[in-house]
Formats: sequence, C-alpha cells, structure tokens
Amino acid sequence: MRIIGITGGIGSGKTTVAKIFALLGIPVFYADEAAKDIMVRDQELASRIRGHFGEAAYFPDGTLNRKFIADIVFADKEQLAILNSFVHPATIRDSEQWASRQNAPYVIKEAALMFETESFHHVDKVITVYAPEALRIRRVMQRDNTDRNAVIARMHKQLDEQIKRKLADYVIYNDEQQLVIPQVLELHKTFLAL
Ligand SMILES: CC(C)(COP(=O)(O)OP(=O)(O)OC[C@H]1O[C@@H](n2cnc3c(N)ncnc32)[C@H](O)[C@@H]1O)[C@@H](O)C(=O)NCCC(=O)NCCS
Ligand SMILES: Nc1ncnc2c1ncn2[C@@H]1O[C@H](COP(=O)(O)OP(=O)(O)OP(=O)(O)O)[C@@H](O)[C@H]1O
Repeated sequence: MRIIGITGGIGSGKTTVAKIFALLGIPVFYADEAAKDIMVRDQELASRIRGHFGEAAYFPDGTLNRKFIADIVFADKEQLAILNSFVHPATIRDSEQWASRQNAPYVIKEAALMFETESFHHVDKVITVYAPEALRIRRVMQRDNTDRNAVIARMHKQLDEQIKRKLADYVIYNDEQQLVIPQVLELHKTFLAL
C-alpha cells in the first residue's frame, strides 16, 4: 500500500489538506499529535525528556507541558535537535505500525518535518502544501492566539519552502489564490492509479 507524505511550513495548511483526504475515506496519520501522544505514553521516552529538560516538562498529572518545552526548543536549535533525536525515531516507528494496520488504496502521513528528518525515506510520494510566509504567519497567529515572533521562531527551525517545493513530488497551493479541493481531488485520482 502506498504511503503519501504531506508536509509544508507552519500554517501552510497541511492539516487542512489532510482532512480533505480524510473526507475522501483515506486514513491519515497526524505526526504532530502522534509525537505528543508518544511523549506521554512511552515511559522510557518520557524519562529521557524529563532527564534532559527537567521535571517541569510534564505536569503532575503526567501530561506534557508543551509551552515549557516549546519555549526552550524553539529558542535554541541544539535543544530542538536533542528533542527531535528523542522523539522522531519513535514517531516514524509509530507511523509504520499504523500504516501496516490500514486497509485502504493508499494512506496519508501528515508531518511538518518530512525532508528535515528521515521521514521522507519512509513514504512513496511527498506533497508539499505551499502558502506565502506572511499568510502563514497570519493564519497561525489567529489559530493559536500567539504573537508573530513565536511563529517566526518555529518557522526559522524549518526547511525553506522553496527547497520543499523542489524536493516534493507534488505541490498543493493553499495561498487563497487557487481552490484547494480541486487540487486534492486531482491528486486523489493520481494516487488511486499508482
Ligand atoms: C515542542 C512541542 C511540545 C510543542 O507542542 P505544540 O502543541 O506547541 O506544537 P505542535 O507539536 O502542535 O507543532 C505545531 C507546529 O510547530 C512546528 N514544529 C513542531 N515541532 C517542530 C520541530 N521539531 N521543528 C520545527 N518545527 C516544529 C510545526 O509546524 C508543527 O506543525 C512539540 O512541537 C514537539 O514535541 N516537537 C518536537 C517533536 C516534533 O518534531 N513534532 C512535529 C513533527 S513529528
Ligand atoms: N485556505 C484557507 N483559508 C482559510 N483558512 C485556512 C486555509 N488553510 C488553512 N487555514 C487555517 O489556517 C490555520 C493553519 O492551517 P493548518 O493548521 O491546516 O496548517 P498546518 O500546516 O497544519 O500548521 P502547523 O504546522 O502549525 O500544524 C488553521 O487555522 C486553518 O483553519
């Protein structure tokens, strides 16, 4: 069964596009959510994160203190690289186990970091969702009720959009100049024929 990766910069609309594929009956693996789930569920991983970032990385009830970790890692690329080295291998393993359980013509793996990690070796084709930087910043500020600098701090920890467009097999333009649904329907037909 084919695994199609969806990636793109923060606020590009990866999740929005993935949900359209889900409406077409295609199983979708959301890497952001899976990563945060593993960081709580996998006790060995959780103890590595506590050991490195401190007990404050988790609340007393065992849930992830996302803001505490985000404030550290998105201000320091070395700390982000350490967190990624803890979390990404487990997320890739999780996505492969998930994919092996699916019964569909193809599946989607939505991940912010596809080309930045080993993820793109584990999918058959990659879609990059593209939107201009200013639009992405505006969208994330509105969605997360956060400030511009916080969005830019994350953006600067991601691969350049032009490079992602060159590396991807397909590009979906989610720039509010073109409708997204016809682009998704076209790719759905392509993937069914793969
Ligand atoms: C730091 C954490 C706890 C913050 O959680 P929070 O709910 O605020 O953000 P969330 O995980 O939903 O990510 C939102 C967006 O931030 C950006 N982002 C997240 N992780 C990273 C990263 N490692 N590098 C660059 N950008 C990232 C992406 O655009 C992502 O879509 C979380 O982002 C995290 O654990 N990141 C490291 C693991 C990871 O890389 N996850 C994402 C892909 S697997
Ligand atoms: N074409 C669009 N028109 C209007 N709003 C949009 C459009 N595409 C996405 N959005 C909104 O912009 C915000 C970011 O979209 P989305 O969460 O899908 O991006 P993402 O790439 O998954 O972001 P992240 O990297 O943070 O996970 C969301 O609030 C979403 O509803």
